[in-house]
Amino acid sequence: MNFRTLDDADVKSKRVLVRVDLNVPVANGEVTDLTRIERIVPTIAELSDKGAKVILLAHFGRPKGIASEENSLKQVVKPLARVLGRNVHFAEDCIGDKAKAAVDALMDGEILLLENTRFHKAEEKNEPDFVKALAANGDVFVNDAFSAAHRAHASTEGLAHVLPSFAGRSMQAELEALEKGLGNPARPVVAIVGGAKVSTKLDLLSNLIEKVDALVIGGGMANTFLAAQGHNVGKSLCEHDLAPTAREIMEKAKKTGCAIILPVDAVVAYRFEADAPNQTYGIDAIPADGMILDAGALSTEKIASVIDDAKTLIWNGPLGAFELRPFDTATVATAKHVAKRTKEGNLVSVGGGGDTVAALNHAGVADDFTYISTAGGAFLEWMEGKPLPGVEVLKK
Ligand SMILES: Nc1ncnc2c1ncn2[C@@H]1O[C@H](COP(=O)(O)OP(=O)(O)O)[C@@H](O)[C@H]1O
Ligand SMILES: O=C(OP(=O)(O)O)[C@H](O)COP(=O)(O)O
Repeated sequence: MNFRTLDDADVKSKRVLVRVDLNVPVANGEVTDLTRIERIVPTIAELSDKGAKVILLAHFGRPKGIASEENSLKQVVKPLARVLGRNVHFAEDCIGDKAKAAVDALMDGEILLLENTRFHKAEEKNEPDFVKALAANGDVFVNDAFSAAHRAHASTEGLAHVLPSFAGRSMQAELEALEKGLGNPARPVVAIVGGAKVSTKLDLLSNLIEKVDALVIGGGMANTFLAAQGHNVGKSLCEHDLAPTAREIMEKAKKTGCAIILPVDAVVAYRFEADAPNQTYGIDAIPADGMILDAGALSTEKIASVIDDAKTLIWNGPLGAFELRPFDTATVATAKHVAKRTKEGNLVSVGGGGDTVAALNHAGVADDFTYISTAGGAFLEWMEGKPLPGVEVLKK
């Protein structure tokens, strides 16, 4: 790999700012999937064992510059310490006096987590003064957040311009595994893209359809496409203003020969709650006051048959609101089908994304996939061949 790794870094007694992705799924104050935490253990342990002062930088949610309990990284300290098996200090800001005092108090080998970088608007704008304020607490920068590497933010990109910078072990492992599994994929290649981050992921589909033979669109993403086709999606999660982009993608797919597979039926409820009364409707008959919370059985069968024809499958974004039973049905059934085909040796399967990995673990089949990435959006952008700002800046 042509980027700098921890093998190249001198970290003893240095203040090492480590960008990690702690944007983990949380329900009722509990982290529901530890994968992202588990994946950063090797980097943190290695740095700590080498005598570095380990200072973790991360974002949580999309607070857009507004601090809140709900988006505080404080709730991640305990699970992080538990998984690491080491003590983790916490500072209530990532810059300024609070951060400095906590960093100054660190002994060699100790670990400190700084509060959510996105509590400052300047983080996402990658503002030079904010980069400087973060860099004031570090001698070395390590980026171990592949899943945030598609963002050119202060803590993912800016810092690498002002401090000696290196890829962490998780970043390194992700890039190596993706290259090995998907660098030259066996065709047909099928992508499943679902989930809720419609506006940030819709644009990348335009390039993705040039790389894959079929694109299954599910979850909240599908609703935007269905609306663009003129279907009524009731009160479902849907970005109606993105309908023109969705239509352009469908037009382009016809030209590039990429099949687009959309739901033909959907499970509709009236409350966003587990066990909410629900009914399956054809896609032409969604009630105006209903919410699509899962793909229906016919759609699930259709997706299974597309998977049966695939040699390679990539998946980001659940097919429904899988956190709420029974709206996990299509996601779980599809995950089990992918796992079965993979175990039979018929499929190379790569799933990624904070919630997607949680969903695959919920289905009990994550270990049966060829590879599980911590990344969703970053993984899809890597797949579309786009340079990732957080990776580019680490190159030799
Ligand atoms: N039809 C739907 N309506 C509302 N939310 C949905 C729907 N389908 C999927 N979701 C939600 O999408 C979220 C995951 O989306 P996203 O963040 O894009 O995935 P990832 O974190 O894997 O990249 C889940 O919390 C799930 O509840
Ligand atoms: O959870 C993440 O991405 P993912 O939902 O694509 O897996 C990353 O932490 C990036 O978060 P962002 O999409 O708010 O920049």
